[in-house]
Amino acid sequence: MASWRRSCREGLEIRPSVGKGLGLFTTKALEEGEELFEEDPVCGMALLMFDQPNGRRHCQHCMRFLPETLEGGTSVCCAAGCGAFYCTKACREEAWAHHSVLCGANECWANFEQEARECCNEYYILAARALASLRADTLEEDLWEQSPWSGYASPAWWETMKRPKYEDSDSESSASHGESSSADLDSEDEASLDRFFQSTVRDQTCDMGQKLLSVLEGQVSSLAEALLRAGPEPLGRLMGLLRVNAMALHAFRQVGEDEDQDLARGMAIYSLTSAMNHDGEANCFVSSDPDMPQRCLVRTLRRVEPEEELCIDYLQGSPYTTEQRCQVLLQQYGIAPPEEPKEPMPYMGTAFVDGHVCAGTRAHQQTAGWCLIVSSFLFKTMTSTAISWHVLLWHFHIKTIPGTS
Ligand SMILES: C[S@@+](CC[C@H](N)C(=O)[O-])C[C@H]1O[C@@H](n2cnc3c(N)ncnc32)[C@H](O)[C@@H]1O
Repeated sequence: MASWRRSCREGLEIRPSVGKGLGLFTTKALEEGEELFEEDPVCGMALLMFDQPNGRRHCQHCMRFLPETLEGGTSVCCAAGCGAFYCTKACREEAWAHHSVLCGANECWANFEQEARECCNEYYILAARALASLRADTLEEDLWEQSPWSGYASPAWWETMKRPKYEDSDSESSASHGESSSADLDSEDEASLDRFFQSTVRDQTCDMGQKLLSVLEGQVSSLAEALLRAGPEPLGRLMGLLRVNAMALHAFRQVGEDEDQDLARGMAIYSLTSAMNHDGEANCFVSSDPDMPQRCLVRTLRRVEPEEELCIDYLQGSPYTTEQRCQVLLQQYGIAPPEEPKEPMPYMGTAFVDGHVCAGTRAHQQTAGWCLIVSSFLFKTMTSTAISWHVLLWHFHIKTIPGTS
C-alpha cells in the first residue's frame, strides 16, 4: 500500500496554487502523451456496496477479476471465513492492514457495515479503512496534524453536501443532475432546509463515529481511537477528505460476444494525484492500468510548459451539461464556475473504441489506448478499466429527513 506522505519524482512539485490550495506543478517542459507517474492507492480499495452481487468475481483488494473457479489458481479467501476473496496471498496480506479489524466475521463490524449500507454511504467504509490502518501510537496535541493525511484538502463532510432535491425517491437522474423539484419554496425556505440537512448529516456522522469507535476500540492505534473520541469533526473531515479526493474506479470485462459487460466499481485515494486541481481544459488525464485496476496512471494531454500547473478534469467522462458540471463542481468541490463556462468536451461514455472499453472523450480514449490494448493480450476475456474523480453518491440516505428516503 502506498504512503499518504507525498513525494514527487524529479521535475514535479507540489506547491500552493493561487486560490486552489496546493497543486501539482512541472518544472520541466513535457510532451503530449507523456507518462508522468503511476501510483497505487493510499487507502484500501473498496468494492462498492452497490455492486455486491459482483463482489465474489473480483479481488476485494485490487479489484482484479478472479478466475471462474478458484481451484488451481492463485485466489485465496479470508482465513476467518467472512467470504472475502483475493486474487493472491499478497493482496490478502495488504488488505490485512484493515481487514484484521474490519472483517465480516466480526459481528460488530458486520453491523456497522450494514448501517453504512442503509445510509447508502460508502465513505463510512473507506473512512473506517483509513482509521483501522493508522499506525501512529503516540498522541500529540493536535490529533489531526498528527495523522498522515493532514496535508490533504479536508472540508467538513457536511459542508460538501447539498440537500438532494428529488422529484420522487426513484428519480435518480434528476437527483444526480441536481435538478430542483421544489420550485414552490422560496430561497429562505431552501436555505433553512439546507441548514437542517447539513446538521442532520453532522448528527449522523456523530452517531456513526460512536458506532465505529465501538468496532475499533482496543484493536487499533490510540490515534485512531482519539480521533473518533474527539466528537464528529475529525471523522467529518476525513469523510470530507475522501469526498473531495477519492477517485472512482470502474473495471469492465466483456464476458462473451453476446453477454453483458461485467462491471465492478471502486473508490481509491492517491497521494500525488489528489494534489491535482481541476481544470475544464485539463492538460493531464488519469486512467487506470487494466491489469491492475486500482493503479492510476497520469499522462499529459498536450505539451506542457515549465512551471505550468498540471490539472485534470474532475468530471472526466461524465455526461453532464455545462450547467450541471458547474453545479457539481461547486457543491462537491467548492469550485466556483468560471466567468464564461465553456462547453465540456463531447461525452463518449463507456464505449468500445477499436475493440477496447474505456470511458471519457475520444481524445482521452486515444491517450489511454495503449494500456487498454495491453489488456487484450493478458486476458482471454477482455478486461479494461476507467477512472474518474467524480463519485456519484447522491443516493445516500439520511433517515430523518422527510422526502429523501
Ligand atoms: C483533490 S483536491 C486538489 C488538491 C487541493 N488543492 C489541495 O490543496 O490539497 C480538490 C480540492 O482542491 C480545490 N480545487 C481543485 N481545483 C480547483 C479549482 N479549479 N479552483 C479552485 N479550487 C480548486 C477544491 O477545494 C477541491 O475540493
